[in-house]
Amino acid sequence: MSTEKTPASAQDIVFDHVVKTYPNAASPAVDDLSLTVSAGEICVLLGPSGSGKTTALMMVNRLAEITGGDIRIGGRSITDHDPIELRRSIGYVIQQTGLFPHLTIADNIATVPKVLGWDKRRVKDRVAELLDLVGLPVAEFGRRYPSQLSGGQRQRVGIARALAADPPVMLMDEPFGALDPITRERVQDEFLALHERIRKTVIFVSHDIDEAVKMGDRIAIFREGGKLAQYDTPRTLLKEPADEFVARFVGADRGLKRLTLTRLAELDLTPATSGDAALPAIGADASLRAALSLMVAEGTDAVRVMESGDGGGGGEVGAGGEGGEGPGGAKALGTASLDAVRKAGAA
Ligand SMILES: Nc1ncnc2c1ncn2[C@@H]1O[C@H](COP(=O)(O)OP(=O)(O)OP(=O)(O)O)[C@@H](O)[C@H]1O
Repeated sequence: MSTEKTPASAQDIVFDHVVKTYPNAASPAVDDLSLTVSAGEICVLLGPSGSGKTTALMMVNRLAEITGGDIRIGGRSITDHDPIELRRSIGYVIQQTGLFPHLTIADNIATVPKVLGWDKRRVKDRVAELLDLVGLPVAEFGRRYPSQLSGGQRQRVGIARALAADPPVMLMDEPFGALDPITRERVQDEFLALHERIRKTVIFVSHDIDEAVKMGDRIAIFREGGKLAQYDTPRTLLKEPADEFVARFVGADRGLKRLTLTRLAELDLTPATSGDAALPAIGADASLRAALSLMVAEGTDAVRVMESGDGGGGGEVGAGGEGGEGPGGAKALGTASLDAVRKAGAA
């Protein structure tokens, strides 16, 4: 996810021995948190309820004030900023989108640029650009009110609004938590595609390990008492959980979860032969987990891997087709056996 070059606008975020103790609390909500989120990466904060994820997030834009240590964005301490100005310079997306119900979609997105004193033309252009970016054309959606949108569309407006002033950093607190599972997957995919283009530094709170593995370049797992249990890439976290707590938190099926991180295209495939035509076919963009599911569903010990089309999600593409040609003229790249999938997953 972070192989492309980072745009100048993204900035890293450093938590440096950060502590937050709420007034009258017996113990800290966040206890000695140190981690660095590199510019342009998505960091997911994951952990049980009450472990301090939201508090850690809200300290970045000073909705919660730190009581110890420091947070630096692009090398500059957040305490050097006026809190209101800081908040305007950071995108913030929450589960209940927080859109103003009495304002149109266009006016909702325009709020911060207007406060920043942008001229009318610039605000209008930016609103159109952002709505386009999140797939809601301004001509159709700009003049609607939030109540006239679906939950998924409102969430996309929330993201567009957070991006309005082109902030280097975005904070997202369970942004997709209120969506049904199908809409949620779609909005996650859309956000990842958007992130590929805009490359902001993102901190994202979730309580869902699958979402964290899918969205995160790195995952910070919190334990009770606001302590950081592990901070690693999804791959390392699933392969080498630091302790029993992390292992339990990521789940007994972490081996399976790891299979979601590798695509068939990354395997050394066995060259296709005409005898493979009966094997179930799947796009090269699909994950090893999807390939395994297909083998189990079809009762085979291999799949035929097809060239994935443009932007194709790489899902199951069906069996059949002559020789190297699959349905719709897709080319067979080779086959992947159960053994190859298992070995790659264990690597
Ligand atoms: N404004 C507040 N005043 C006092 N205590 C608070 C406040 N906000 C949170 N806390 C306490 O701080 C601790 C961490 O809360 P926080 O909301 O950061 O956890 P979380 O990991 O985001 O939880 P969840 O997954 O349930 O949202 C909890 O014990 C909570 O009760």
